[in-house]
Amino acid sequence: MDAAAMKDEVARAALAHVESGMRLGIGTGSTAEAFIRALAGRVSEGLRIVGVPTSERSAKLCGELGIPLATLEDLPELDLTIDGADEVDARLRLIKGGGGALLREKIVAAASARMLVIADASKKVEHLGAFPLPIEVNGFGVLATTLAIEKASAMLGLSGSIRLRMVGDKPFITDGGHLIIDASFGLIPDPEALSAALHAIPGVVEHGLFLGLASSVLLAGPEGVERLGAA
Ligand SMILES: O=C[C@H](O)[C@H](O)[C@H](O)COP(=O)(O)O
Repeated sequence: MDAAAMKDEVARAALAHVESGMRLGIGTGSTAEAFIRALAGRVSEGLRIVGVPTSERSAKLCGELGIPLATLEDLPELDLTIDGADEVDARLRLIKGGGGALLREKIVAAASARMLVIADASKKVEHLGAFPLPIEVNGFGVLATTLAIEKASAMLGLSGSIRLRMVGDKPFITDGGHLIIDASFGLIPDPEALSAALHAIPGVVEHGLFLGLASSVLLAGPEGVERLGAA
């Protein structure tokens, strides 16, 4: 089974967790998009949900496919968020933000009673950090913020390349108008300590470590869909 087929399979499996009447956080990325397409099929058959998208990109796709949408202002408390991930460990800790949507994704996940992560099995890791950690930063003083990230991570014994995310010759800009720094620390022995250290830096808006947010994870592999965490 190729990666696209695994994404479709896990997206279909996620539908079993969606109930009529739910206020649903809708994630971002290729796996979340497979879920949006599967969800649209159910909505056209009569499933009643309202979605709160985590990015302009997902909002556009939902709109094109006829999924009813609201904002987090309209619905500040959600029943379930379904979203992808770049890495997941056995304790359901995640790295997210490969697509640059981490800030809205984290706000929406935190506003949800449950977060269901969907991914292919290649995203399961023993230790987080092989995927560069996305860190969303304010554009003001980005060089000072980068240096502060370097110092804070060095205090934790972490080093590696810390780069501003670019699209061609221009910085990548998030939906919130911020920049992304991708930090290739390598394995992160203490994600909680790194999270706290990053949050202490004024220019850091948010980072892609999702700790204590995921309630369960569905992973699609050659043998079918495996579930980590509670039902
Ligand atoms: O910013 C993007 C998100 O965190 C995505 O959910 C994450 O990058 C996984 O994306 P994909 O399903 O395309 O691998």
